[in-house]
Amino acid sequence: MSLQALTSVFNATASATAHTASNNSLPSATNDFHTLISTVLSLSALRDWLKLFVVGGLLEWCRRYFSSFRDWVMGAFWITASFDANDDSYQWVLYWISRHPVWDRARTIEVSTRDFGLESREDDDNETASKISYLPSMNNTHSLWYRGHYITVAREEKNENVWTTKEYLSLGILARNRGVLQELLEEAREAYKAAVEKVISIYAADTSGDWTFMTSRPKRPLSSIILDPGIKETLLNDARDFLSSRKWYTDRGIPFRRGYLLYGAPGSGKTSMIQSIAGELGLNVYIVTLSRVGMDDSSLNELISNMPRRCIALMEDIDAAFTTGITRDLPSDAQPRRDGDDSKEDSPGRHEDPARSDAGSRVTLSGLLNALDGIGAQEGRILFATTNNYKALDPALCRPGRMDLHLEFRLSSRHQAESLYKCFYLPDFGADESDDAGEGDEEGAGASEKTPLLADPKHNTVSSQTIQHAPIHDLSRREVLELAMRFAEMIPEREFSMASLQGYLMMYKNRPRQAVEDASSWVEKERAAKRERR
Ligand SMILES: Nc1ncnc2c1ncn2[C@@H]1O[C@H](COP(=O)(O)OP(=O)(O)OP(=O)(O)O)[C@@H](O)[C@H]1O
Repeated sequence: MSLQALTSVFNATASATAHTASNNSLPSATNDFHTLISTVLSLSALRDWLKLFVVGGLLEWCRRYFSSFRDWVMGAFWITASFDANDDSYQWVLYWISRHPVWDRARTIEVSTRDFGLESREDDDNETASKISYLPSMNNTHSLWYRGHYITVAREEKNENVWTTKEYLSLGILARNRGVLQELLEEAREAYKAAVEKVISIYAADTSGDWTFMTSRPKRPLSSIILDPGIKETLLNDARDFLSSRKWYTDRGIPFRRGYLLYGAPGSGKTSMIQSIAGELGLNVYIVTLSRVGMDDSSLNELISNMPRRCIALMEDIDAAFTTGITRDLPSDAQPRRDGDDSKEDSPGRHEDPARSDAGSRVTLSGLLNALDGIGAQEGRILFATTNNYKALDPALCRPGRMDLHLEFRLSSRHQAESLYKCFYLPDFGADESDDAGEGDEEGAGASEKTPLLADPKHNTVSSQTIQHAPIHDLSRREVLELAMRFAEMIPEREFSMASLQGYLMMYKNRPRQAVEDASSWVEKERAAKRERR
């Protein structure tokens, strides 16, 4: 049908051309042209094409209009926030998300035993059950509602370079006002803060040289650290005073930084003290491992300047890296490790960096000095350095401004041995111990007459600082105190570390009387072992 029509159009065109050529008559040509147009328009296929063209054009226009409308809506009503795994806010938000009820119903989730290091598990009977938390699974987009706003959550890993990948979290929020993001972040931070109240967070440098959350430890009560009278108080008061004196430092143009050098015998409580101070001051600990593989002056500098404003920077066994006689520009690994360092005793307070190795560090002493008080050094940080070999340290490292306060930790005194014994066998030891702090070295006989603080609700705040454990023996308080005195008499003054005394008492956890009876033979055995080692 249309073929026929087309043929007739061609015939008409041909005859019109022929006619024009032969007669050259204008009115007739116009007529033929009209005929041609009307014939073409009468073709149904062409009409369909025209319709298609118009409708298609309209659809494309709509598509483009809606796409720019969508972009406008996204710009005006959709907020996208992304969080870097190395940033604190990542921890807050992930913790907050893991607590969201949406995971009770979600079908694709990541089940994790990671607890963000938040819950102190001291009292957990069923530890395995409490460890499980639910997180948004990787490379999936999840959705949830928050205060009437629709939120999408996506976690993904991106390649940083050939070797390392980094985790990111992004939130998309359907909201006109950005205040909702602010509210969410505040809520997440508060939830996280409440959860970390019982713990301190430990950070270390990752392989790419960024600070990364490593683990957390329950706060250690200060009363559990038994030292010569005055040391704890001096340190805590000084650190507290420093943290509250920002303006004083600024007004006088003094860099707002403070350094503490804790030195002395291995196993005398240096690391434990730092852990405890961090808990008391509510600061996180950033471990600087000078001997970490790949560490050099510039990465150390960068690491130190990337610390947060208020934190504790911890450099353990600083003598192992820098000793007297080292030229200021020699790499630290040119020096052999000192003998005493092999005898380190394991401590729950010690946090070894997995990347630690003596082979790969290129940090020089001048690099360390610059990093500690150079332009980039972070304001408000407290540096704790520990060493077993005080005399070996370069004076430049120890000078005020870098290490402002030097505190010696000695081998155990009799007083410490007695307190440690009480710490093991008295259920309310901390209360006793805090009284000691006020009374100096004296252990008043009246102490044995005190009512245990745990029984008195008025003393709850104090007892929360004490070491609480159920009695594991049937001795009365007075008997324990007498045994503690006898135990102290058998321990020679300044001959054994607190760590070794702790190790000894651990063997008699449930046998306080036996611990006293066997103490002198243990002392003899230890002395013999020491002689042999020498
Ligand atoms: N003064 C102390 N009071 C209570 N416990 C102590 C004390 N000193 C050591 N300990 C115990 O001994 C162990 C080791 O202590 P810590 O690691 O703090 O010693 P350190 O001085 O840092 O040792 P190192 O010099 O080897 O690093 C810990 O388990 C700790 O509980």
